[in-house]
Amino acid sequence: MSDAAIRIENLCKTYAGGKRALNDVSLDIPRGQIFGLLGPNGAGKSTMINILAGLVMKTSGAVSIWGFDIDERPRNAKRAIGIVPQEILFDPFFTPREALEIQAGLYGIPPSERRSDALLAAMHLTDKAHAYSRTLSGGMKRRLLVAKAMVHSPPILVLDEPTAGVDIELRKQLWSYVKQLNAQGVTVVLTTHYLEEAEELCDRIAIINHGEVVANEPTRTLIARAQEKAVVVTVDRDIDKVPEATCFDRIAQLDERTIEIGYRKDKVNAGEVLAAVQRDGLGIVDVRTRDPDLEDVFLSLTSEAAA
Ligand SMILES: Nc1ncnc2c1ncn2[C@@H]1O[C@H](COP(=O)(O)OP(=O)(O)OP(=O)(O)O)[C@@H](O)[C@H]1O
Repeated sequence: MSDAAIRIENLCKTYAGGKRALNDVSLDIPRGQIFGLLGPNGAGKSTMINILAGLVMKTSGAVSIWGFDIDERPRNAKRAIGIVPQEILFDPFFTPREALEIQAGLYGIPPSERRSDALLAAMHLTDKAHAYSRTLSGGMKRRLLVAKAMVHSPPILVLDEPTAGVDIELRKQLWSYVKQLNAQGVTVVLTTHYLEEAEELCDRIAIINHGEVVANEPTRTLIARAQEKAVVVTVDRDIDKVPEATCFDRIAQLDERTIEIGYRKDKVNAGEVLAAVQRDGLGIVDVRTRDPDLEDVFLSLTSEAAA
């Protein structure tokens, strides 16, 4: 039996119409961690989650959840995972408590073993237990979705963009619940666009871009890469030899008189970088700085992979 919570091997998905959303993805999500799946819009995150949830058919490759292959043991695989979807979808006429009871029924959990009240309490929804779902606020609905995903006590909880459009207060509550579940041994997987969000929570992060995994490493290592800052410098003459200096992380010539220099903002400052350019005999005409973002991390990762 695989010791990964989720093992993905050579996973490919091409949608009808020809869009290749996942391209030979292999990824182990370790048990017991909070694992972040990051990437820009359209990277393939939801496709991956939907394959795990059994909502999208993969084109090829293998996936096992808690050691159960999704093709050979689909029921066991499904029982091992709880998924909080991106879209909020409910039957508006059920109360939160009824929604949880129905969900428990779908999993065949006998009434004596159901945990509806405990889940409502954990999600701060006890006083809404008997309200119609349609009367809940957006934040309450999202918490109810988390409770629904945990009804069958799965060892893995997956949250697809849990904080999209969610206010700060709710975000904090949600994170504290996620941390609590993780401390109790639940493996958590979350997708997000936001590096900072993943930084706060995740032990490990995989970055997916254009259907491929471009990084998969402990959060600390990845964040260090985002320490790169860039200056775009225009100089007073055509550059025949690109300057070199130990304080540059990378340098690229953009046109005859413009260069972009990446440097580690935790190690050097812009002044040192510019002084190094001037030492090479180039006069500085203009300077623009850029703050690092996820794209810079992608860039530095892909250029490293190519090196
Ligand atoms: N049902 C579908 N049919 C055809 N193409 C699809 C379908 N679902 C997704 N795609 C395409 O597959 C690619 C990956 O989409 P996916 O939703 O998995 O990305 P994502 O990383 O989850 O993005 P987002 O953060 O916006 O949800 C995109 O180009 C998308 O347009």
